[in-house]
Amino acid sequence: MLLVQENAAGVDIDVPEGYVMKPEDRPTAEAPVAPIPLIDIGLLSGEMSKADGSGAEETAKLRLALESWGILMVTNHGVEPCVIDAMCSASREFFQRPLEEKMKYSQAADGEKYEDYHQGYGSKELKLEHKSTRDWVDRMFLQVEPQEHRQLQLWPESFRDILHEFFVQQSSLVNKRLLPAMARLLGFDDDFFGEKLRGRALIFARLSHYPSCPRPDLVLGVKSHTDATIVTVLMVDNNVSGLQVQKDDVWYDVPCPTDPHALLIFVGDNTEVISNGAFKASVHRVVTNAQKERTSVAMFYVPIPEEVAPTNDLVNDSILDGARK
Ligand SMILES: O=C(O)CCC(=O)C(=O)O
Ligand SMILES: [Fe+2]
Repeated sequence: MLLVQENAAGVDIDVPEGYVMKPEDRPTAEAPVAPIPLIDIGLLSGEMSKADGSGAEETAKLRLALESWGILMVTNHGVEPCVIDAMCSASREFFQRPLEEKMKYSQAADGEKYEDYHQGYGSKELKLEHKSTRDWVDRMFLQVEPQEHRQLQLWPESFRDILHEFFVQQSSLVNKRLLPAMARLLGFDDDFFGEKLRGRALIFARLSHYPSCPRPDLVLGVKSHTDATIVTVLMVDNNVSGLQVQKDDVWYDVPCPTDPHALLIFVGDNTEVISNGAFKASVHRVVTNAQKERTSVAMFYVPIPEEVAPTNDLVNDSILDGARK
């Protein structure tokens, strides 16, 4: 029906119908640039934070990011630049392989799924999506934690070691720097969020490859969503933008980081619930690009459902009064 309408309007559609978004969900040609704060996260932890007051400045930026945009960019995060570069190259190399090579790691080939998550190469893991418009993206989805649930036969040897190292360094950023700083902002002990991720928490990696798309005006790389996580850490392509965040019903472009080794952090749904709405989950999507392909690597920190509940201690907290009215 849509194709007929579009053809009647004299517009050529050269992408399959299943990818064409409803008119109200299509991206606009121009979007304002989101003022995503760049936070030196090293200044938020330990003795460095007190030396010259810059820790207070970074803390204020973190508070603003968590309470309004749900997204921040961090530097001085402890993940080595060579590890980021290697992860990025390994991811690009994988998606450039011929289809039959990639299919060796496919979700369908393995058939097995763990706790309803489809691991491997493909696009099945977005469970709610089956009947909706398709995303213009190829993905590799792998469970990283708990380690005994890794399906290593689905981890290409070319990036097995580097994905592990990337995860180890990144989880130190999350557990030692980010989550303690978030907890302190709410007046809790450093361990408040971290303890929700211990034990049976699930951590997943999603490598995404967005091929260039002839119709960025009609098609999205990933539709609007929030992540069902405490936080998501995202390594984005530093040559091609595409990520957008929504605030007050307006979509904003997230610029490529000026520091190529900066990492993006999303606040996930679980944090919004646990913080009683004090911290906002980021609503985001990815637009496509007619000329360039794009790669990203996301790491999702997912607690077990029992850990996700509004925190009683926050119910009378003044920070929340505005949110409840
Ligand atoms: O590729 C990106 O920049 C974002 C991907 C994303 O939002 C996701 O995988 O949940
Ligand atoms: Fe996401």
